[in-house]
Amino acid sequence: MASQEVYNRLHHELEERWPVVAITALTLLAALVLPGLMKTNHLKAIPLVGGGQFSFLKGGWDVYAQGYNKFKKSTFRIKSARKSPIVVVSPVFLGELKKLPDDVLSFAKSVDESMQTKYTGVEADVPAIPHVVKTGLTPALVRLNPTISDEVVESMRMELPQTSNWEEVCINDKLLRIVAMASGRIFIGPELCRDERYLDASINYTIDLMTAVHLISFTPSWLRPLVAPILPPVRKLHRRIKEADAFLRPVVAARREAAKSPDYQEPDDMLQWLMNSQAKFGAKNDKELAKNQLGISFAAIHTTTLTTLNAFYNLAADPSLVPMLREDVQQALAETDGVFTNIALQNMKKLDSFLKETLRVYPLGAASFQRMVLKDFTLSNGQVIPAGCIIEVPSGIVNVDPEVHDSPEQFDALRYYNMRIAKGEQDSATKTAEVVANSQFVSVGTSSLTFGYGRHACPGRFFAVNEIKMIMATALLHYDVKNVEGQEERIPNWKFGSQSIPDSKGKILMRKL
Ligand code: HEM
Repeated sequence: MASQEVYNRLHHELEERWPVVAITALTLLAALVLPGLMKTNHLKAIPLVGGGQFSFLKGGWDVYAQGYNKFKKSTFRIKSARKSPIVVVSPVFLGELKKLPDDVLSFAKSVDESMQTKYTGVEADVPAIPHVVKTGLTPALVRLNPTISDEVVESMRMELPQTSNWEEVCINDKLLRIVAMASGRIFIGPELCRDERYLDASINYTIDLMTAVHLISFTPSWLRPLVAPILPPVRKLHRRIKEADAFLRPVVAARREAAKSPDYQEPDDMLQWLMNSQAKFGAKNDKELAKNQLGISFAAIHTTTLTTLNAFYNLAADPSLVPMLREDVQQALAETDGVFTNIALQNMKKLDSFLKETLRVYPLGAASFQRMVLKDFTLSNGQVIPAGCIIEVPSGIVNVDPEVHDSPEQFDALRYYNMRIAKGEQDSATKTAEVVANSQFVSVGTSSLTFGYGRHACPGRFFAVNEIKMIMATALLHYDVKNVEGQEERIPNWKFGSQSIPDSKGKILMRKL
């Protein structure tokens, strides 16, 4: 009886108030469904270029080229292995994009997604790392350059041929160790930089991490939470962290013990700066130091090695460049009594140009400035970019755009050197002026995006550029290089997805002078 009464009452109320009920229901529906529909519409308004993720894997660079050639001043969508929709944005918008705060465009969230952080359990965005690179490493370079170059010279002596006969060298394997040792001298200190446990970790952690990321990317999303923790490469990553912790702890303990002495002098390296910043970044324990060291190796060792490898392949393919670059290095060092000071490195202008041209023609990736959109925003052309997608700039294709670079198909070792010399004569209103302003290896700009752009542009590039110059300068001073017999062309790079990787098994000939 009571329930009948309630029913009658409800019925009556609904009859009386149906307009209010209907409006409320419609408003709720609109609030739930409309944003999704609008997001889809905003995305649909952006033209899609290329096919699905598998065709992207084979021909990613062509997809970027196709999109850029059609929509150079606007936006287009592509499909890659990424989970989120990708909107490729013209570099003409970089000026406005770089002003957007991190809670609109997030570098960290983009890295988390591309590195499958959720499933590897390895944090990809660790604020202590860029902080220490910016506040510790870069300002210290002026005083640390001679220390880095000592380690470069010594590691090259240990790794490269020591006779005047031509010898075949798998230069990738050698460079990995040279870069790991020279970087390690500053990252982890003199105690460990030549220790095989550190060298193994700093070189192979990146390979293990990327293997885990690729495996997870090709596992269906619904299976990932179940499968990822038991995947052998994921388990290996956690073993690597434990191993690094084990070889690092005694060094950290010894430093803390030594610091009790009144005349103790703190080591001038990244390990020490990280130890000093533990409290600031709320480190729970010393294991964080091991994670940070592996994180820095991930950012630094392979990126630096691959760039240097590209430079060696260019030299070997065109040994006529060697005498000109050698003279550039000799002249710069003559003014500093042979010491790799900041001034000497800056004066190696032809070498600087050759290296920048190497990155222009052989960038490591087709895209740069990858950011996750956390809040909708509108570009100055009126295009709404909805939250939830990834934006990126087609940097690799900008590098070969004839409207940006003269004769972009040519490898011109002195392209940027000549620009720097002619700098005064440029008309500041032209596009070329922007390229000229960014004509140093280390500089970033809208036509020079290999180190990224904006507030998250690579903070390690000042260190990387110095180190690469030291390695190339030392090679030019002490070695002749050329292609092996029968290798007429430059050793080609492998392109897959958005990446371009120099052949890790390529061999060149080297002889000691
Ligand atoms: C030739 C070598 C290198 C290349 C090509 C390179 C390239 C890049 C790129 C493209 C980014 C992303 C920038 C953006 O999206 O705007 C980046 C970020 C970063 N790089 Fe490098 N990098 C190199 C060497 C290094 C080295 C040697 C270090 C450390 C000493 C380093 C530390 C970092 C860090 C910490 C970030 C993240 C920045 C942030 O979180 O704001 N990189 N790098």
